[in-house]
Amino acid sequence: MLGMEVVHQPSMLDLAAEASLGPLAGRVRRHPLSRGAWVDHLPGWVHGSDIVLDALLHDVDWRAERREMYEREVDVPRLLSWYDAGDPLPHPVLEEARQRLTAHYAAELGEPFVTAGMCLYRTGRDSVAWHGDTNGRAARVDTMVAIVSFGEPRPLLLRPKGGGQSLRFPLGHGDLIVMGGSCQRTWEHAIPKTARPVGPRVSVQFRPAGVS
Ligand SMILES: O=C(O)CCC(=O)C(=O)O
Ligand SMILES: [Fe+2]
Repeated sequence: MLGMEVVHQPSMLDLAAEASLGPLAGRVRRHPLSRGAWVDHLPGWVHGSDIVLDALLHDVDWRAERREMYEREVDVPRLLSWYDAGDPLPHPVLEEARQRLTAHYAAELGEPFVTAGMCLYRTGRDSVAWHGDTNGRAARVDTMVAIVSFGEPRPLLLRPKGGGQSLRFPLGHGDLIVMGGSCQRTWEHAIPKTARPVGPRVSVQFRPAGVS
């Protein structure tokens, strides 16, 4: 037992300074949607997510200008940053998240998650209008977009293109959502504005190469 005493026990401070990922297998819950679309959801995947939020708020080169991401023009009041293949991500847990997502979805996706798009919703006035991520191959083939959220939860709404009942997933504080199957072509998603006083939320979207 004496030996045990020299083993380093992490202090509360050490624990608080680290972010980590929980398991995916057996934890992610799949919601089948219509027309071959689905959504996987895992609240609280990232532990210590506020540490990551801090790094994202301070270290990301946030840009106000608009990226042409969608097949039609949408009003995008939020800040953006884009990490291409090979660009180092602003926190190591994000590199690990991308690897873990690639491994978990390998059989179904057949290719790695590569790029990381980042969005900063500064207040409830920031939002993204209804759209599908249909740039590149996503306009024609099934793909996946995995989103990890940090900070204040904001609801991600999903609705079938052409109308129908919408689904609502509040996303923040380390939550994971993966949109898969035909979701980008047959469904739309949005982050609506809110009059509630909300703090910042950052979303990190991992996508395969050639999808945005
Ligand atoms: O912030 C989110 O969770 C959604 C972002 C999004 O849909 C996009 O950037 O394409
Ligand atoms: Fe999107």
